[in-house]
Amino acid sequence: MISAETVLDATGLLAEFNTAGVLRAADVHTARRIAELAGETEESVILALALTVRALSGGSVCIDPLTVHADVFETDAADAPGQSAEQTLATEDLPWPQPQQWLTDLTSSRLVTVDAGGVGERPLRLVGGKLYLERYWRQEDQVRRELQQRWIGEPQQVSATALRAGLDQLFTGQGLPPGVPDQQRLAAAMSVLGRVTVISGGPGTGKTRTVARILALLHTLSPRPPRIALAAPTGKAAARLESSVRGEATGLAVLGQPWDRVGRDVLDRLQATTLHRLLGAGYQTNRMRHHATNPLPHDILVVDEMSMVPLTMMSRLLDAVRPDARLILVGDPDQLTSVEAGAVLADITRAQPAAPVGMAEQVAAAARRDPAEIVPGQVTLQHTWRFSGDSGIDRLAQAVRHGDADAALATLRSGAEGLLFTELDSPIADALATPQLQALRRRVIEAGRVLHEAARTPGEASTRRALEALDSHRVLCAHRGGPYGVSRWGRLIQSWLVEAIDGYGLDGDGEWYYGRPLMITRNDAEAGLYNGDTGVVVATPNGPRAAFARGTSIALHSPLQLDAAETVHAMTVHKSQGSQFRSLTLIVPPLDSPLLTRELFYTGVTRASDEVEVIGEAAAIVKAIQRPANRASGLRERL
Ligand SMILES: Nc1ncnc2c1ncn2[C@@H]1O[C@H](COP(=O)(O)OP(=O)(O)OP(=O)(O)O)[C@@H](O)[C@H]1O
Repeated sequence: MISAETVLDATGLLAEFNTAGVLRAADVHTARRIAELAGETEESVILALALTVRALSGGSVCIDPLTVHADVFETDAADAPGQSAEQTLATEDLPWPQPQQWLTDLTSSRLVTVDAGGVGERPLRLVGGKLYLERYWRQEDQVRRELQQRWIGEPQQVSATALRAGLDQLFTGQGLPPGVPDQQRLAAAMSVLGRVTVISGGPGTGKTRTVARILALLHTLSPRPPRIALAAPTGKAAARLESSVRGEATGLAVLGQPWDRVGRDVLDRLQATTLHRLLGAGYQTNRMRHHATNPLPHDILVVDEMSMVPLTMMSRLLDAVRPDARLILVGDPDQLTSVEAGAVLADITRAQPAAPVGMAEQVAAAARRDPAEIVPGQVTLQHTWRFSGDSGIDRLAQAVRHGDADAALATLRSGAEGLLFTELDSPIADALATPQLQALRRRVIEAGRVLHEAARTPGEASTRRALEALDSHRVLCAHRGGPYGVSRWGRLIQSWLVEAIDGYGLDGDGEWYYGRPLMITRNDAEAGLYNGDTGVVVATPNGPRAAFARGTSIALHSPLQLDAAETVHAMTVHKSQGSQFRSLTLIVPPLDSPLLTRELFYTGVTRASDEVEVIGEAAAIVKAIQRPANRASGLRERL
């Protein structure tokens, strides 16, 4: 098929893979140019180079020539109405080079540096059977080295008695079922004594509360007030981190002094920022202000939503953090990974770090555990605190995380608390007009009504109500375009709202109508608006303003300031990462969608605190759960 991505003068293997849609025009051009400069003519090597470039856009930092033919390749997102977007390509009939010969060709190519050592002047690097672009190899290697050096660093100097006393007050383990170990206390002991600690856990396992208490503890243990940085990969996630950490100050108040004071003076004043901002990213440049020779001044750095951090950002972060600082990395490794290449959190949570002599014993003593149970630098929080004992969402999330599709379907069909399964027996395109969407329609209109009413009433209290209503329900899709995509569902919801709510779409000023939910689509650091931020148009005495929640306060922006905003009745699961809604509806993509992965389904259903409706075919759900996203990287094995 000929498309805008077809390179008409491509020949040989490149042409075949390009015509099949596996290689995009940019992949072909880049590979040809590099090969030409180096005088490389071996077709299989040039193909490998093009595929390595291509793999990056699928999130992989390298390719494995032995298995790359089995990888999932997809077409670009098509946004045309009625057209199925982002489809899987059939690759089995392509003329893949014979794998062993391919590796031999690569080993002898002038484009390839073989094995880990050396400076690597060549554009490609072949290590342990994996082929990287040299730049990504260096980043991966740097991340590995930095983590390992920090993991084997001497334990931080603190008084063991003071540490134990602090842990006894802040981490009592009260409320845990009998026999369940207190992983939060373990995470705290490890974060105080270590240099890098990865705290992972599903939604509601107390990651934020643990972090807040660790910061309070470190504050009391340090001879001088530590400099603390809170960061997350997106502005939205940073805002949520800030307000959750501040919220934990209230819980400290009941513990009396010194915790009450630390809560008020320290936690309640912390501000979170994006990683880009923290590291000092310049406008439209790749250079960061902070790096190894100009490190960040902080003594403690907390990075939340680590699942969204790509390899390149991780390497920059580790470059900029002082070797003696404490780095606390927090996230849920079962969630979707970053849009850019790398699956850093998933990789490092599978590591078995080496630790200095005595570290496990010191951590174990502080946490009252057996040293044999300690994996230095790593803690997984397992007990879920947010959901009630029999929460359907929690049960569903556990089943999905364990890859147990039967249990997930049974839970969905059980009518468990907080779960609704609108099971379709045919693809969704045929079902759009059926009564099966009644539950969704009711929910959308209910939330829309509250939002509209609050938004059209001027005043701070009603603006707060509008912002609350904004997060009361959201539709999540995997795709942007096509019958399963955000555009189509957004239009459908808009039509329901206009039909059911008097004045909807009319009150206000043209497209700035009251109650219009907005999503920012481009970062504007100056205005403090970040890609993925959501807000709502509200009435003020000065006319319509876009309101955004900022921790406990509200930011109002004139429509004139918002040049990159769109209506957000529905959003992609990717964009929803780092957000939470009271209830949500997840539109499951079709069976043949390459986006159908366990991480996508898991991330989608875990964005809700109270209620989840899943609309889709059982077979597609089963397929998703059985297909963990497969991102190629060498970090996991090398850690
Ligand atoms: N040990 C505990 N005892 C009592 N309540 C707890 C405990 N740990 C967490 N909680 C409560 O459970 C709720 C969820 O905790 P928290 O927000 O820290 O979880 P989280 O893992 O950060 O969730 P998410 O990833 O969804 O943001 C909060 O209300 C918190 O105060």
